[in-house]
Amino acid sequence: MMIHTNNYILNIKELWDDVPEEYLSHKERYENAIKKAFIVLKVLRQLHTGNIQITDHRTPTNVYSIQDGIFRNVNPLLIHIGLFWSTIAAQASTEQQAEWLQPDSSMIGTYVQTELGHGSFIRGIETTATYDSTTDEFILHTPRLSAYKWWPGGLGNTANACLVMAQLYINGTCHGLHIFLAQIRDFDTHKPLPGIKVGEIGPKMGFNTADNGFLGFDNHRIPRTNMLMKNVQVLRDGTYVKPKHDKLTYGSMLLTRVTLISDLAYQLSKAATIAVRYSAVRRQSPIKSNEPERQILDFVSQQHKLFITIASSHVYRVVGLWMWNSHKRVTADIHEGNMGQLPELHALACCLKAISSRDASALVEQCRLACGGHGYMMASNLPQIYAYTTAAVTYEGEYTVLLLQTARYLVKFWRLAAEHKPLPQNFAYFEDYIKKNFEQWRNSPEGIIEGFKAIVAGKTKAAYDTLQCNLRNGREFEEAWNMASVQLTNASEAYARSLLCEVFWKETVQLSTKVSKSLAIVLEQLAELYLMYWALEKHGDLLLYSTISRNDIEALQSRYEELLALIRPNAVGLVDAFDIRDEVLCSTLGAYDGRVYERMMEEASKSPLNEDVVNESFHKYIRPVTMKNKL
Ligand SMILES: CC/C=C\C/C=C\C/C=C\C/C=C\C/C=C\C/C=C\CCC(=O)SCCNC(=O)CCNC(=O)[C@H](O)C(C)(C)COP(=O)(O)OP(=O)(O)OC[C@H]1O[C@@H](n2cnc3c(N)ncnc32)[C@H](O)[C@@H]1OP(=O)(O)O
Ligand SMILES: Cc1cc2nc3c(=O)[nH]c(=O)nc-3n(C[C@H](O)[C@H](O)[C@H](O)COP(=O)(O)OP(=O)(O)OC[C@H]3O[C@@H](n4cnc5c(N)ncnc54)[C@H](O)[C@@H]3O)c2cc1C
Repeated sequence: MMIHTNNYILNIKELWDDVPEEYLSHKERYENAIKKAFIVLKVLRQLHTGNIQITDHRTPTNVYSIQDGIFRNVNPLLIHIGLFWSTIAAQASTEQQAEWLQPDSSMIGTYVQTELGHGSFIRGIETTATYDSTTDEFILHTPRLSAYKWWPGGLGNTANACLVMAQLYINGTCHGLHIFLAQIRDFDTHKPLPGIKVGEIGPKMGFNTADNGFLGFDNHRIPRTNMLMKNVQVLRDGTYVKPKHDKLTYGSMLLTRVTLISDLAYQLSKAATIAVRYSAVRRQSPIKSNEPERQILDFVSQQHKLFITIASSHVYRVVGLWMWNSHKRVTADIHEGNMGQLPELHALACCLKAISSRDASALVEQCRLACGGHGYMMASNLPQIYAYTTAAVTYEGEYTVLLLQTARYLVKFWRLAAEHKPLPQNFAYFEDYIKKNFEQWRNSPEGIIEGFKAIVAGKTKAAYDTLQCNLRNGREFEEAWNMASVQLTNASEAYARSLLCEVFWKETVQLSTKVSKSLAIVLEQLAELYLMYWALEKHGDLLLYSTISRNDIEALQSRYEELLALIRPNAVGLVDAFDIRDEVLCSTLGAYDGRVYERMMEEASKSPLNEDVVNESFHKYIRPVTMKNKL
């Protein structure tokens, strides 16, 4: 059958709620979401097997984005689709993949890494997988409460299988973390298998349609061939065959960090669409007292809040794609046995995942604030987008922890520069900074990019000097590192910002040559706005580390305000161009037709508190108190 995925999915009635999801209980929310998740999964499987074929060109991205509207929250199978399958595809041997990656597989899986006691420091994971050569099995075991797995999405009620990160023991020797496939529930009855204690962890700030879970193993046995063996092997006699790089096991985290950047771009485009459209509809107070009330989008301070969100969505879309292509290239190299580019990719993925999630959550919140009181309504969808986005600051590598990973990379290059050793081209500016080869400040995108590089160099130098000073004062390296960690994270943050500015500007200039002149102008305005915004935000750092002057900063401010005015006439067009359907946006404030107040009233009428003219609590609790003296 040929289908247009949008229309096909939008027409499946069971996927769309009559009762808004916020009025459901914790249990009902899950049950409602799981019903929908399996309808979506069936469609994805049909697409995969070719039983249905698509006529539009953007699937599965289409399916992925429509699901935001279907769940108004998160698909409980997100980890099954996004991490379970992809980890098998990347880390299982060819034979394992042939066995496990069947489109009609009975396995519903999840990715089980974090424990009650350890999330960030994964070397501290306590779950063990001990090889028993007499039976050719691994014994999975949870030695204590802190070793209970805690958090994995879909684990609580849905998954019947999982990929478990555990410490591998062979003949008493620990070989570190490895990934194992374990069945945890019966495929037919769905009851936990003997030796498995599994359940759901309870309500969260968001992600409440996903049954995040806990899991403990009591000497649970799995075949030896259930260890993911593409990069590393345990042979029948217990021989351990080492991987070519000891962090290949962390590959799924690397891939998800890269993927997340684009997902966050999409979340930003939703928030921007809602807030900009609402700001075009909403009128509040005149600008001049003798004039009619103005669209709030005409207030320059409102433009300052919103246009950076539009621009940031483009930045993360462009940089997400750039990272995706780098990941593809590096993965191909790894297949050929060349690990050389892995450290750089890891360093970039860490800081960009950290900053994209932090920026996205701050900007979504800014959009909510920009919608005044109405932005606080769940029906605006901004609170849900915020709850979803802010979780990304923590999961898949906590913000500070990831910035400190990138800092290791920066410090290595600074050490080379300080010791006057050869540097790769992309760090040549470290040497310039040391030699005080400062460029004359230019108030242009290129000038700002150079300025941001000077900030990276200056902050890395400051962190490095502190580190050295701590070492000279007799501290051990790890302690000295901890003492310098505020400065180290500052250097990483600056590095991420300089990358974002440089990649976005260069890609925009290139793209501009391929599109119409009028479109090129708007794209360049957005890119310039992004650079100016951050130059002004970081003007203190620029004053410290570059040759910028007070006059230059004033000129930047004027140009920034000019850009706001230039973008204003295109603002609604720019968010319309994100092309997000009303059914996906799920917002009373952001719908295409602009019927904001009508939709708000329609949504309010769905409140169960409006079902009875007089709620029964009046008779039970209110009247006895308020009428007491009059009876
Ligand atoms: C219908 C639907 C359709 C489609 C859906 C499809 C796709 C979905 C799309 C988008 C995804 C959207 C959303 C995301 C989905 C779900 C998200 C929800 C939940 C998230 C799940 C999780 O959170 S899983 C758990 C994640 N946990 C972490 O991230 C833990 C963080 N900690 C660590 O990574 C590590 O502990 C560490 C890196 C901080 C430290 O590790 P370790 O102690 O072992 O390191 P050392 O100190 O010994 O050594 C550091 C050296 O190792 C190098 N290194 C570290 N990591 C890597 C790596 N990954 N790769 C390469 N190298 C690495 C590091 O550079 C150091 O090297 P040196 O040379 O400096 O020594
Ligand atoms: C919505 C959601 C979904 C999730 N889904 C999954 C999943 O599917 N599978 C899974 O395995 N896990 C999942 N997780 C767990 C997630 O990956 C971890 O919570 C995350 O990696 C952070 O680890 P943590 O909770 O141990 O935080 P902690 O490391 O305890 O962080 C607490 C604080 O300590 C600081 N800190 C910790 N270590 C250091 C350090 N070395 N230096 C400086 N500061 C430090 C942090 O910066 C932070 O401020 C999920 C989490 C959430 C919120």
